[in-house]
Amino acid sequence: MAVFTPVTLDDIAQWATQYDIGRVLALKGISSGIENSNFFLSAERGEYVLTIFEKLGFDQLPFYLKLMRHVAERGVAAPLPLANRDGELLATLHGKPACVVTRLEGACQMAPHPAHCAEVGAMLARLHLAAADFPIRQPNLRGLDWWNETTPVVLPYLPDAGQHLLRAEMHFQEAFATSEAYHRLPRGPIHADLFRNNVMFDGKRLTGFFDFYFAGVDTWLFDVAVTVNDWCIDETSGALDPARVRALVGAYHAVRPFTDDESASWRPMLRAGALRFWLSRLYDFHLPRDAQMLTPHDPGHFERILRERIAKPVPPL
Ligand SMILES: Nc1ncnc2c1ncn2[C@@H]1O[C@H](COP(=O)(O)OP(=O)(O)O)[C@@H](O)[C@H]1O
Ligand SMILES: N[C@@H](CCOP(=O)(O)O)C(=O)O
Repeated sequence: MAVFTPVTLDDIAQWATQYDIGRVLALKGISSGIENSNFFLSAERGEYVLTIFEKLGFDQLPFYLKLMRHVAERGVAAPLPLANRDGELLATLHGKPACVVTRLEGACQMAPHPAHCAEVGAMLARLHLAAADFPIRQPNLRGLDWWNETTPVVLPYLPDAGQHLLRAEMHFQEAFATSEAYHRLPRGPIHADLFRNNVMFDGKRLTGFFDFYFAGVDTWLFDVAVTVNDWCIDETSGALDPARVRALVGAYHAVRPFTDDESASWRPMLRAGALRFWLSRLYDFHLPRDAQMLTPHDPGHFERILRERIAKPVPPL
């Protein structure tokens, strides 16, 4: 379903000579994924992933690809985008931007145990530290400004209880974002979408983070909150699983200790992480972009998570 731009081995044979990968031996479309056309590319010198970008353009992509390269070169497990013979990470294929990155081994772990969560927490802290000196500064494009733009667009689709929750949470988050503690939170480039389907494992070994296309500069704690809200929950209720939360944040803390301001901001930030994905899922559900090719994600999942984080205490950082 997710190969929007078909590519054949013949199309690619000549095109791929701009990379130092040897002759292309095989090309196979990847069916998962919802944004881009992805292919496994086997070549004489290794295994790669070819991505043709369907929405992001030549102006936006260098931030993401250079960030991936920056962190991969500093020991973070992430795909390494290849430079072509002109030193460019982006090329054109069938009129669209395209790149070749190294292929991560393994598969996504959709039923994680505390040991997987600990791997993710430690690597997330390493990502934050490695990205801290990345020179290009693009904000998180799905941050508070975007929430403010999107709220009035989705409100009419919600029943009264949902409208009330959304208005009240926006009010709460506006106040949180202007607090002194919030302004002291450490920040830098973050992944911002580190869900289970964006991390590869080979058994218990984390082999890489991928899909950096929501990355931007924001608080590090927001990244931790987004990650915990997906990795450390009971899928049905959205409730946090204390053992997995402790594993993830404990391993993060061992690499990059949390500050007092972060500890004080933890619960509001878990609410912020839930709100962000409730909003994007509401938007995609009620205002689908194309004659919808794919089943939209369930917004109710993040509404439940948000209600849980408001109602129940959370394990401390
Ligand atoms: N570097 C990589 N190494 C191995 N597999 C990858 C890599 N990048 C993407 N994939 C595979 O392609 C699938 C779709 O990638 P994803 O980035 O989620 O696509 P989309 O951006 O279209 O949502 C992933 O689920 C994964 O199986
Ligand atoms: N993780 C987001 C959707 C972003 O899509 P992705 O497949 O590119 O990570 C969600 O679950 O709402």
